[in-house]
Amino acid sequence: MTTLTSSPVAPLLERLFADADSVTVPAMTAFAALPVAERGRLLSSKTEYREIYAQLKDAAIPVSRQTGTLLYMLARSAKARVIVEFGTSFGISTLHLAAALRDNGGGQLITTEFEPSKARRARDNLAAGGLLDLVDIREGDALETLRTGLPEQIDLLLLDGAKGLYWDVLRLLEPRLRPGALVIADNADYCPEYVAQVRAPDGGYLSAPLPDDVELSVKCG
Ligand SMILES: C[S@@+](CC[C@H](N)C(=O)[O-])C[C@H]1O[C@@H](n2cnc3c(N)ncnc32)[C@H](O)[C@@H]1O
Repeated sequence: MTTLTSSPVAPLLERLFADADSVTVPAMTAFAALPVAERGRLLSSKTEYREIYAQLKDAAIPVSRQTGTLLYMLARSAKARVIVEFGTSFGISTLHLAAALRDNGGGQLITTEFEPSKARRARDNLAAGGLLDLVDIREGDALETLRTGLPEQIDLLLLDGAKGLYWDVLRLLEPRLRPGALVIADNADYCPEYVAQVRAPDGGYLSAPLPDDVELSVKCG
C-alpha cells in the first residue's frame, strides 16, 4: 500500500476529482465558450493571467487523474525530497506530490497560489489528507513567492500556474535544480515558448511530450 492509494488520501482525491468533474462554475462555462484561439491567447498571456484566474477562483482545474498518478510515480522514482509547485489551486496535484514525499521518508513541498480562497481550500485538503506537515503553501504571485527562501537543491518542479509564466518560473528556479531534476509542465500546448526552450539542443534539458498535454523535462548535469 502507498499513501496515495490508502485512506485518507485515496477517498479524499476521489471526492475532489468528482467535485472538479461535476461542479459547474459559471466562469468556467463562459471561458469554455470562447473561441479556441481567444482561450489560448488568454491562457498564454503574461499580463492578463490575474484577471483570468480570479474569474476561475471557484474552479479546481486540476491535473488529470493519470497525470496525478504520474506525478506520484515520478516523485517516488526520483526519490524526491524537495519539490516546488507553481499553481496549487485546491491542492489536488499537491496531495499526489506530498503523498510521494511521505512515502520517500519525508521532505518539503513548496507550493504557491495567488487566490487566497484557493490557498485556504488547499490547506484544508492537505490537512484532511494528513499531509499538511510536509507542505509550505505560499500565498501570492509565484514570481515573488518563489524568489526567496528556497532550499539549496530542488529535485522536482511542477509547473501548473499561468501558462505564459512557465519559462520565467523555470528560469527563476533553474540555479537550484539539481542535475537530473525533473520538470513537469501541465497544459504544455499553451506555452510554446517554454516548450521550444526546454527542447532546444544544448538548452540544458532533455524533454519529451507525454499524454494529457504534459511536457516532461530532465535537467542535464
Ligand atoms: C490549473 S490550476 C492548478 C491546479 C493544481 N495544480 C491541481 O492540479 O490541483 C492553476 C492555479 O494557478 C494559480 N496561479 C496562476 N498563476 C499564478 C501565479 N502567477 N502565481 C501564483 N498562482 C498562480 C491559479 O489561481 C490557479 O489556481
